[in-house]
Amino acid sequence: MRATATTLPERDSPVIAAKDVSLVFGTADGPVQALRDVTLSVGAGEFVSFIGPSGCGKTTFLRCVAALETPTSGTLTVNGMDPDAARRARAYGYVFQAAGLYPWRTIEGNVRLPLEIMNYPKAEQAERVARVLEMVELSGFARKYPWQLSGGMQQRASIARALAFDAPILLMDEPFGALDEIVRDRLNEELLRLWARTGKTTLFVTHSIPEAVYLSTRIVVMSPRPGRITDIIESPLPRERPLEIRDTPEFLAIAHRVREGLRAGHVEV
Ligand SMILES: Nc1ncnc2c1ncn2[C@@H]1O[C@H](COP(=O)(O)OP(=O)(O)OP(=O)(O)O)[C@@H](O)[C@H]1O
Repeated sequence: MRATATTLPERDSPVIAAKDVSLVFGTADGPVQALRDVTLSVGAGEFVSFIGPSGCGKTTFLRCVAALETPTSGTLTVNGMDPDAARRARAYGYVFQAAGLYPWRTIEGNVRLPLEIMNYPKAEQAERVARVLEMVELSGFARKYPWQLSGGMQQRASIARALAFDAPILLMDEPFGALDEIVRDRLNEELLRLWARTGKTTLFVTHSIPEAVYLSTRIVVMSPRPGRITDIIESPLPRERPLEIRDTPEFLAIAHRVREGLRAGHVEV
């Protein structure tokens, strides 16, 4: 059965609750409707991926959650607060497509940065940095500089930085988009383990159908002009997922439905 934006099951006390969120950018060429009537609730501990062609508003939606953009209309709450209050309450860590590490700081120094800004006591900073570097398997690289690490390792460091202050929500905007497929597979596996271990509510933007299906408890399919949700797919896959699950009929059936959703969105424009 096909769920639509309006027939979504309501989550009890959702962590993210968007209702009819629209956002229009004013540009020199006229208004651009980046989001239209996006309605979505995300429950605690879910892993929700957003997939769709370029320009369908995936990043814009994530930026609204992070209070980096303000919807033109509709309501959006994050942990029951408006996004700006949630940002001030440090409700989320954000991982971008580019690792964005400071080249003059060691890996340890980069991961510690948000803790310094938040004035954590020195001993706690050290303890947290050690813990998250261990989580992403970079303990042996704490004293290295970003340029001494591979692209995949840099991205793991940026995930560690987003985890350092233990926010309940993780926002990830195509974190593995620039990596080759083998590295990406490994990081996908690691991310799932990390998610299982931390229980963080995760919003994840991707262009990759296998990545979305492999990682998610729900997949939100979007289409552009205007950016909107065309399908929301609940994953029947178990939470424990070896990479080989990608060859199972269940996995392929979900991937097929995502592809159909993407195709349908294209036909309409
Ligand atoms: N600051 C801005 N000013 C004007 N238009 C914008 C701005 N940010 C985004 N847009 C437009 O809004 C639409 C949605 O952009 P967005 O970056 O959210 O899409 P996306 O799905 O994340 O794309 P991609 O996969 O390429 O990252 C696009 O048409 C984009 O050009």
